[in-house]
Amino acid sequence: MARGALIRLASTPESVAAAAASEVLAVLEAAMAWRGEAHLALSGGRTPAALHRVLASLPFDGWSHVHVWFGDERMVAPAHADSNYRMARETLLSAVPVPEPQVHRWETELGPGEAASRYDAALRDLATRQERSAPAFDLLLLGMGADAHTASLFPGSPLLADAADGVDRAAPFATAVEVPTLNTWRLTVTPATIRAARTVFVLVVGGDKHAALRRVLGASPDPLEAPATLLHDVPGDLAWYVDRAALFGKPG
Ligand SMILES: O=C(O)[C@H](O)[C@@H](O)[C@H](O)[C@H](O)COP(=O)(O)O
Repeated sequence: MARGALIRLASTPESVAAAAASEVLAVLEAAMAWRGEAHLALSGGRTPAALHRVLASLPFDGWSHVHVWFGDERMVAPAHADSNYRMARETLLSAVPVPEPQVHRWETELGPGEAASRYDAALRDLATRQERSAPAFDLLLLGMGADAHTASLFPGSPLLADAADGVDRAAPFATAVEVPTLNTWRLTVTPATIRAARTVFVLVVGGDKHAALRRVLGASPDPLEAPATLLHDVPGDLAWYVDRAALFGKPG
């Protein structure tokens, strides 16, 4: 079980974003105080937009020391409406002064294989600079789907076998996965990278996530059919930021 696995409950998606935002900045401040820089990995989907907007509105003068990564990405152009990079650009990166070289986008225009190997190489460079065996995001933001997927680790993914038996094989840190249920390719960090994060915040809002959240926070979830279960094994600090609808199955 992760040290410090907390459930932070707020009434609505907006109050979840507000509660998480000040904690995100606190983690970034600490990382910069101790190491001179902070590595923040953003999540995709719809939920993070509210958090990003709050982050962009808060007084924080450390953005020039922040490196922004992406926990996963869809195989679309960066300007595509489904792009996680585009969502982050529109809701956060256009409003805060993160230097362009410090925004580490998946280069989807190169195709899944090349985009994944370049991201994996960038993560290996980070691990080398950090003198660690795996790249350590100071803060990894994640969401969870109604099927309990997280990042782009979907139920039945062969990548979860690593998480299931906890064996740290020489797995890549970033990879391309074909998602049969979506009939598409996704780019994602692997369980090894998730486990290497110093702090993980998982934002889960909405009644449609209730059944999955009950499974994942329940007695003996199976990471193969509920991938977000692997988050229980992160050695770093873990906090679930949830609204009442997700936790209790009814509106706030
Ligand atoms: O690229 C993605 O879609 C995300 O990384 C994915 O893991 C997301 O966090 C969940 O699907 C929840 O998405 P919502 O926030 O849209 O519910």
